[in-house]
Amino acid sequence: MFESSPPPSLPPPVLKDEVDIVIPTIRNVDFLEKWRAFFEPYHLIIVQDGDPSKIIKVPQGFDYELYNRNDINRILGSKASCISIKDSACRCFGFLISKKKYIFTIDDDCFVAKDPTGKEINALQQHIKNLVTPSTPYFFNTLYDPYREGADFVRGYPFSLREGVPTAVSHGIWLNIADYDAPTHLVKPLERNKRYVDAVMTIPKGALFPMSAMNLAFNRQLIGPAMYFGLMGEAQPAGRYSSMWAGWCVKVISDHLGLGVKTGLPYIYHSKASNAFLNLKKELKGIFWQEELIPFFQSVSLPKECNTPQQCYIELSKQVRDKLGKVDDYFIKLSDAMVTWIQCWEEMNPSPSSSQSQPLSLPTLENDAAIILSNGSA
Ligand SMILES: O=c1ccn([C@@H]2O[C@H](COP(=O)(O)OP(=O)(O)O[C@H]3O[C@@H](CO)[C@H](O)[C@H]3O)[C@@H](O)[C@H]2O)c(=O)[nH]1
Ligand SMILES: [Mn+2]
Repeated sequence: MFESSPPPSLPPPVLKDEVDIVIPTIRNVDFLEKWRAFFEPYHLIIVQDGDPSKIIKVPQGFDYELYNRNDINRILGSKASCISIKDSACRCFGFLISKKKYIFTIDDDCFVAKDPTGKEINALQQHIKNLVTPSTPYFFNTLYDPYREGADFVRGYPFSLREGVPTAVSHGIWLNIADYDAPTHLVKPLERNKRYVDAVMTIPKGALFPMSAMNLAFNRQLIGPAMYFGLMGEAQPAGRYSSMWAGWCVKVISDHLGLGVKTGLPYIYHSKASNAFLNLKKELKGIFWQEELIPFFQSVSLPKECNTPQQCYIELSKQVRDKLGKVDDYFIKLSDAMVTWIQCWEEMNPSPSSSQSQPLSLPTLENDAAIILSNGSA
């Protein structure tokens, strides 16, 4: 592990042995140079998509594992078919191979954003803070995140709900090029997001959201098994819907398990719009299917016997087969891939502490919160 003391201006890297940074790339990882101050103390898992013979040069000084398609096939054998080819969905292999408690995943064209004061945003540290502080899915706090410095629960907020629930997901957003779908990019090619909203919110129970994996973190022990990004890209009818699919599965399972999903800070600066015309072709089926997928996910009910993310995910795969198989045969294939993913998860994470565990209770997470606070980096 590369030992480096952070530059004097930076607080010590929080929970650096509890976090893996997962990067999917079909290009290069030169962007890491811009993140060095924030990422260098952490371990990286780089998932190389596309031609495995292409050499990915990683900037000096980073501690990393790099996996290409040959590695994925070698490690998973016949089950490697559940990991997409030629789509950012391949990133979920990094979630599978990690052994850490927290995951932060970021695209290779995302850079350090600045807040309105011009200060560089340490996105990873904000995600960790989001993950180690509770969520409030059952009752909306109009002053947004009550656990932030200078905020609290407002009058009328039930005291019985103020402890909150463990946070499973921290969904960050983007300055400059927002994660728009192809039709929106096509009609608004010059639009750039310059609006910085200083808020973190819990997405209420029962509400779905369009998850983007561009700037995303999650508690791997609480919800990792549900973070499967599906069958996208090469030889598949749809592409670029991997993170939305995963987000819908994650949200219904988090709601069922009493876990929270937050969105808002931190921002990253997204520099490159992918080709909107190519994206339109990849997204087309997804644009039509999602009109049927949303009612499906809104109607999902999971039995109370399902009390781990794995059990929830297997049950969800059955409902995908039964209810979405009528929409297209693709969903039968996807349902099978969901089961294969859980088999991979169980094989790669055999110890009960990481796979069959019950959702962590708040006190376990409070230890991490205490570490953050004691670092004075909250
Ligand atoms: O075939 C591929 C394509 C891309 N990647 C890597 O995935 C991320 C995102 O790629 P890109 O920046 O080109 O795509 P965006 O439209 O900006 O990002 C959104 O679409 C999703 C991509 O499907 C992504 O999750 C969203 O944020 C980069 O790191 C590429 O190198 C890949 O591995 N394989
Ligand atoms: Mn991009």
